[in-house]
Amino acid sequence: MVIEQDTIAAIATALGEASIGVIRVSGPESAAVAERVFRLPSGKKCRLPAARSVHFGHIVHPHDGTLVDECILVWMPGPRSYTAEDVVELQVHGGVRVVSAVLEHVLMAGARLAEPGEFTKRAFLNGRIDLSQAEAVMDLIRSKTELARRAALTQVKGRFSEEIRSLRRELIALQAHVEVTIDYPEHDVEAVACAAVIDVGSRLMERIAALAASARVGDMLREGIPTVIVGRPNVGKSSLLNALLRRERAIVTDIPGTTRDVLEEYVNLRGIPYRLIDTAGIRETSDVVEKIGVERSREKVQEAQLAVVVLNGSEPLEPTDIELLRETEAIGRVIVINKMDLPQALDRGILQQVNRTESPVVEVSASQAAGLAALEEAMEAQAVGDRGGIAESSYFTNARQSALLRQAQQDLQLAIDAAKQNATLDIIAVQLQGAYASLGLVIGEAVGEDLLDEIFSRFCLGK
Ligand SMILES: Nc1nc2c(c(=O)[nH]1)N(C=O)[C@@H](CNc1ccc(C(=O)N[C@@H](CCC(=O)O)C(=O)O)cc1)CN2
Ligand SMILES: Nc1nc2c(ncn2[C@@H]2O[C@H](COP(=O)(O)OP(=O)(O)OP(=O)(O)O)[C@@H](O)[C@H]2O)c(=O)[nH]1
Ligand SMILES: [Mg+2]
Repeated sequence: MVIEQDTIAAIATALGEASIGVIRVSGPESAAVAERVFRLPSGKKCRLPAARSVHFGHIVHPHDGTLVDECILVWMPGPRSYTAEDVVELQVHGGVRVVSAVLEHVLMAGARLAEPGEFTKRAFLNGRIDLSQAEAVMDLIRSKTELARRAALTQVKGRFSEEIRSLRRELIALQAHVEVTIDYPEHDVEAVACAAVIDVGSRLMERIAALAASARVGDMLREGIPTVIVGRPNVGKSSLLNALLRRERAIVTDIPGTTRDVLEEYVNLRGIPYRLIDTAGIRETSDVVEKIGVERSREKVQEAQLAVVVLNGSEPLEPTDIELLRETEAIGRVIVINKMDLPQALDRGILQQVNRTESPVVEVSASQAAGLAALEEAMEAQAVGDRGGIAESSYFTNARQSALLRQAQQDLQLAIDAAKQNATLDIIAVQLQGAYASLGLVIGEAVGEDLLDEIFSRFCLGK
């Protein structure tokens, strides 16, 4: 791979009215570019030292010296910089015009406009971070919730990469064992190698499977934890959706069977992303349209990670309620007793008996937006607990990474199966090599230029 040698520049901060804006320059000519556009308050040129430093001064036109703005210059010579190249940051007054003008002068002084993600791409190409860390930088910037931010940061810091590297080390050792044995004609030596593939391979399979499972977590962090709101008609599911969204999204009427189709909305509650799914009330019905809606509700329960089972506190429990409580036992759930503002008829003792999972029970009034804080707290406990699926230790994998993890799983499984059938060792070695290579691609080992361009083009300008 060719390491780029030109010097790039871009606006690193968001374009808009702001107190400060940052223009970042990276590459071998960074110091020269800076010296052409930067003057000390005395008007003298600034010779950048060998070590990192900060200087106050002015941005000037590189040819005629006209004043452009005041500036604080940060000098970070490589390899101790974000890109591992020589980096200069110009901190100037914020605002679209100032920042754009400074960038124009930097380009006049010899830098080239950076492509999206090019700084981070250089950090990767120069070996400061690996590909999964680079991808996580973008997830960090894009994170919309506290939970997503923390997960992305873990990935930036390289925890996921460490696990991949550790798996690769074990795979290569296993492969070496197999390959050494290929040259031995003795049958018992071959059998030992096969036993090792089965034994070590199975343990590695479990670890890869655990990583692959966290791919679901990545989706949940980006799109929200699929959370289905279910219950009989008219218990107040749509009212509860609206209350949690803090806006009138769903139609609410006193006619049972109002919601016919599934309605989904993203919401950030207490730093946790949810994809709230309002469903048609579940009941026996002869209405064709409603029947389809009820079927969809049940499907959504199957797909959900979390269920909010809504009961009407002003009515006794009905068989359908109990049925729903049974159907949602396998997933994280919160039981909501709605309409607490009305005289209560729901027997709490019976509810306790049918709540076999001892799921949290919260009393609310959706129409009066009462009790929501307790509901959100209970939802959080379920969402970030073991049952809900987003543990603190989860990784923030993306689709590219999880496809590669699946590929590695398949290759390793083939190797194990071959070993169980005492297949020839070269075949097993090839499959182990395949798994090793797939894991390598996750962290960017031997990835092609095209794929890199594809990945980094999705980044922000100036990142
Ligand atoms: N002004 C500014 N703030 C910023 C960044 C930046 O580039 N500029 N960052 C960019 O996104 C983030 C910080 N990330 C960074 C990561 C590594 C290095 C760096 O220079 N690493 C060297 C030296 C480490 C050391 O001094 O110990 C290295 O790892 O070798 C710099 C920034 C957030 N804040
Ligand atoms: N008193 C009272 N009424 C409520 C409360 N929540 C909802 N309602 C009323 O109950 C009726 C049904 O509310 P919806 O939110 O449409 O109920 P739903 O569960 O979505 O009903 P379907 O879509 O038909 O399954 C409406 O008249 C709401 O105003 C509440 O907390 N207290
Ligand atoms: Mg409804």
